[in-house]
Amino acid sequence: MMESISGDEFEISDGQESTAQDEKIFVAVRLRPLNGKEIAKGDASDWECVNATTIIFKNNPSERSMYPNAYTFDRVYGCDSSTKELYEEGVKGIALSVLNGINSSIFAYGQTSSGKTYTMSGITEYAIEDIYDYISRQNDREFALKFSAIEIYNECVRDLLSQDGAQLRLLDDPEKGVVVEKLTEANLRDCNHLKELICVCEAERQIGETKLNEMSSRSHQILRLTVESSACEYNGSESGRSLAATVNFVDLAGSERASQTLAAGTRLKEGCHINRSLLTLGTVIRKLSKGGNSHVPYRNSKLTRILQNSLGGNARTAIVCTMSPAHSHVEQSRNTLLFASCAKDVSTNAQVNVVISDKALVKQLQQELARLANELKVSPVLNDSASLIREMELQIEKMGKEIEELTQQRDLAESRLDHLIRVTGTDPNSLPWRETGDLYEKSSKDGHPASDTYEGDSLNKYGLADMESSKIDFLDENSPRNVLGQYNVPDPSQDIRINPEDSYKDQSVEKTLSIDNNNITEVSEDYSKEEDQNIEVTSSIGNNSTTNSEKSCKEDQNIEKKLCIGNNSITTEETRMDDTYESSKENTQDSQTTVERSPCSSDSEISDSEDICLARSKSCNELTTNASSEKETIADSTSNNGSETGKQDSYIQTIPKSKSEADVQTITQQDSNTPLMNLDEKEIEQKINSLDEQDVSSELPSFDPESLSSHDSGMKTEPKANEFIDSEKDWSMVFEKQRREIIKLWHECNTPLIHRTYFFLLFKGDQSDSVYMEVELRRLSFLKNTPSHATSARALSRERIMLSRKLLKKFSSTQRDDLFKKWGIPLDSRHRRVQLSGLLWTKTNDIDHIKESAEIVAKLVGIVALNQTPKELFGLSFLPGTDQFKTSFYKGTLSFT
Ligand SMILES: Nc1ncnc2c1ncn2[C@@H]1O[C@H](COP(=O)(O)OP(=O)(O)OP(=O)(O)O)[C@@H](O)[C@H]1O
Repeated sequence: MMESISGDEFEISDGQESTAQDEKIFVAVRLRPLNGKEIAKGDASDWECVNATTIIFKNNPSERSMYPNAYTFDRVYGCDSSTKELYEEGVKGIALSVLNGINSSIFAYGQTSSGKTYTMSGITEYAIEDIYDYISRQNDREFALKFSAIEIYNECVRDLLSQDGAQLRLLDDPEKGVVVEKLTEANLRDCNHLKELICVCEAERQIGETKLNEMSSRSHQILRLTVESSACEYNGSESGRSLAATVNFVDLAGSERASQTLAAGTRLKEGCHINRSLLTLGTVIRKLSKGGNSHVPYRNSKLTRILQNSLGGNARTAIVCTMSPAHSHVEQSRNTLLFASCAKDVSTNAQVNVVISDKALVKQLQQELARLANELKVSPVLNDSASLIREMELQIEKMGKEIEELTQQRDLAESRLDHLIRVTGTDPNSLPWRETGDLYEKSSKDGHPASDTYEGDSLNKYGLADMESSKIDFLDENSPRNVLGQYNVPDPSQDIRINPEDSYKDQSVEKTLSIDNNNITEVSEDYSKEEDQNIEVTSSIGNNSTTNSEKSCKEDQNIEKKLCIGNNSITTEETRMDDTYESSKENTQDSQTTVERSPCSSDSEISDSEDICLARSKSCNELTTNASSEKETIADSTSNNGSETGKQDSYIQTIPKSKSEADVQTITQQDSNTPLMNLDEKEIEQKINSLDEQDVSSELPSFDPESLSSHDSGMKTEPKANEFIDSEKDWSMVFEKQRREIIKLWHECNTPLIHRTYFFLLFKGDQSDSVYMEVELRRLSFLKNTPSHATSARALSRERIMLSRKLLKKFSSTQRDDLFKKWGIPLDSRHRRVQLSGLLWTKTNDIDHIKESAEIVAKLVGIVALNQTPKELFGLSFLPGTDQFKTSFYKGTLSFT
C-alpha cells in the first residue's frame, strides 16, 4: 500500500519495503518581522533571504569579518513568509513520517522572542490536521494515536497533562531508550481531542515576562504524538505487523542574555538553566556534525537525554531556527546560524519501526512450523535418512557402552594378572595362556575346534601340566574352574583344592573337545565302567577303530595322553611319542598326572579312595622335580585294579610324590549319612570343632606375597589345609567352618560390608566354592597382618554411613521400626539408622545375625539376583585390595534370588 500525501515526496507504506537509511537533519531558518519595540528603537534589519536556501548579513557585506556573511540551509524563510509555507515545503514530510512508522522530531531553536513558539504552534497544528486527515482517508488500516507532553523547567521534567506538577524521573529502557517515568499518555479520540490537550499544555507551560518577551516560554516543551497502525483484519492480510512511531514537536526555550533580558531572581535562574541545556544541545549537535566516534554528551542535560533518539538516532529530524532580524540581536542571530550550520551536518538513521504482536508472532511461528513439517512430509528420503541416522546413532551409543564395559572388565582382569605375575616373579613370556591363546586363535581361524590344534608339547615345555585342561576350561564358560585355568600359574593358588567331581567333569570336557559327540557319550559312560572298557573307548577314538595306532598317537598327542590309559597302554604310547614330545618328557609328567586323575584311569585308585586325597595340582617346579616319583605313582596307580567304589570317590587329585607329601591328610567320613543341612546350629558347631580336634583343617598359613616370588621353596611348605579329603557331607562341614572363619576375618580386616554380602550370598556351600573360600581365607589372613586397618576402618565407617542413608530410601518407616525393634534399638533413641548400620555384620558368631545383615545390605545396595552371577567375579585374585571392587560393576552383573 503506497500513497502520496499532498504532493510531497513523502510516501506511506506498510513498512515492509522501508529500510534504514542515513539522512541529514533538515534545517530551515526563519526570520520574523521586526516587532514594534525594535522598530521603535530604530533597529535595522541585518538579514535578508536572498533565495530559498541562503540568508545573508546585508548591512556590511564588504566588511571583513570573522563571521561569514552568507549562510545556506535546506530552506530559509524571510520576514514575509508564512508558517504554512515553511511547514509544507520541508517540515511536513518529516512530521508525517510518523504515519510510515518512522520517528520524527521538529525543533524550534532560537533566541528568546525570535518566534519559536509562534512557528511551532503553527507546525504542530498543521501536522496534526494532516495526520488526522490522512487517517480519515485510510480504510484498510487501523490507527491508534496517543499523546503525551512534558516540559523541562529548570532541569526538572514535568508532565503537562498532569495537574500535580510532580517531577518525573528519566529511565533507561533497553528497548525504548530513555523514557519518562509515570508520564501520562492520552489515547486520542480525534483531532479535536488532541487540540484540546495541546491547549492544556500551553496553559500548563511555564510562561514568564521578560524585557524581550511578555509571554516568554521559560521551559522546553516536548509534545509527543505516537501513531500506531496496522492493516485491518477484515482485509485479509492479518500479517500481524504494526507500525509504531512518534513525532516530537519541540519548542525550546530561547537563549538569552541577562544583559538584554535584564533578568534577575527567578528569571535569571531560569535563564541559566535554559542556556546551560541549550549549550549542551549545541555541543551534542556539534559533536554529531563532526561524526566519528567521539563521545556525545547526551546525558549532560535532560533535554538531550530525552531527545537523544531524535539527534543522530532513529528519527527524521527537522530544525527550524528562528531569528530576529534586528541589528541589536545580531550576535544572538549569528549564534543561531552557527548552531543551524552544525545541525545540517548531522546525520540520523531513521528506520521503520515494525512491531509484531505476540499473537501474530505465535501465528507466524506456527505457519513456519507447518511449512517445515510439510517439507519433511514431501521429502521422504530426508525423513527416512533422519530416522536412520538417529537409529544408527543409538546403535553406536549402545555399542560404545558395551565396549566401555568390556574394556573395563578386560582392564580389571589384566591388572590382576599383571599384579600376580609381578608378585610371583613369573617371566611373562613364559605364560602358558599366551601360547594357548595363540593356538586358540589360530585354530579358530582354521575353523577347527581349539583342541584339534592344541598340542600338549606347547604346554609341556612350560611344565604346566594343568594347562591342558586349563585351556579347555577357559573355553567352557560354565565351568567353575574357568578362572582356575586362567590363573594356573605357579603361585599360592596352586594350593587350591579341586573338587573331585569337577575334576571328573574337566576330564570329560577335554574329551568332548577331542572327539565327536557320539564318542563323548560313550566315553562318559565308560568312565564308570570296567578298566577294559576304557581301552575300548580309546580304540574308538583313535580314528575310527584303529586301536592304539602309532599314527593316531602321533597325530593327536592330546588324545593319547588322555585316553591311552589302559593298563599297559601308557608305556606303549609314550614310546611312540615324537622327539619333541620326548624332549619335554619330563614336563609332560604333569600332563600324565592329570591323565591319571581321570576316573577311568584306574579302579585301583577307586579302591584306595576310602581315604581320598585331595589337593590340587602342584607348581610346575615341583612337578618337574618330582617327575620321577610321580611316574612311579602312575605306575602304581595303573597297576592296581581294585574294586569299583563308585564315581564320586574315584579321584585322585594329586599324587603324593615325596615322603613328606605322602603324609596325606584324610577326612574320615564320619557321620557321612547325616546331612549337614539337617543339623542344628549346635551340632554344626560340634562337627566343626571335631574337625579342629582332628586337625583336619590346620591353621591356615598367613599369606605372604614375598613368598610367592620364591615359590620354588615356598611350595615345599604346602599347607595341610589343602589336603582335605573331600566328600559332599564333609565338605559341608568344612565349608561352614571356613565361612565362619572368613566372617571373623572380615570383621577383623574391616572388609566392606557389600563385599561380605556378595560373598556370603554367592558362596553357599557348593563344592565348587572351595576354591573361592580358600582364596578368600588366604587373602584375609594376609590382610589381617597388614597395617592398613586404620584406613580400612575409616572406609568401613563411611560405608556404614552410606548404608544408614540408604535405610531411609529402601525401607519404609514401618519396616525400619520393625528392624529397630528386632535389632534392639529403642525407637525413641537418636540416630537409629546409624545405630542399625553400625550393628550390621558385627556378631560374627551369630550366623542368623550374619544372614540378616547380608539380607539388609543386599536390599540396601540393590542386589537383585545372584544365581546367574559368575563366581569368577571374586576370582582367584590374591591381591589384598580386592575388597575395593566397584559396586556398580557387581550390581550390573550379579543376580540374586
Ligand atoms: N513570523 C512571525 N510573524 C509575525 N509575528 C511573529 C512571528 N514570529 C513571532 N512573532 C511574534 O513575536 C512574538 C514572540 O514570539 P514567540 O513568543 O513565538 O517567541 P519565542 O521565540 O517563543 O520567545 P521565547 O523564547 O521567549 O518564548 C510573539 O508576539 C509573536 O506573535
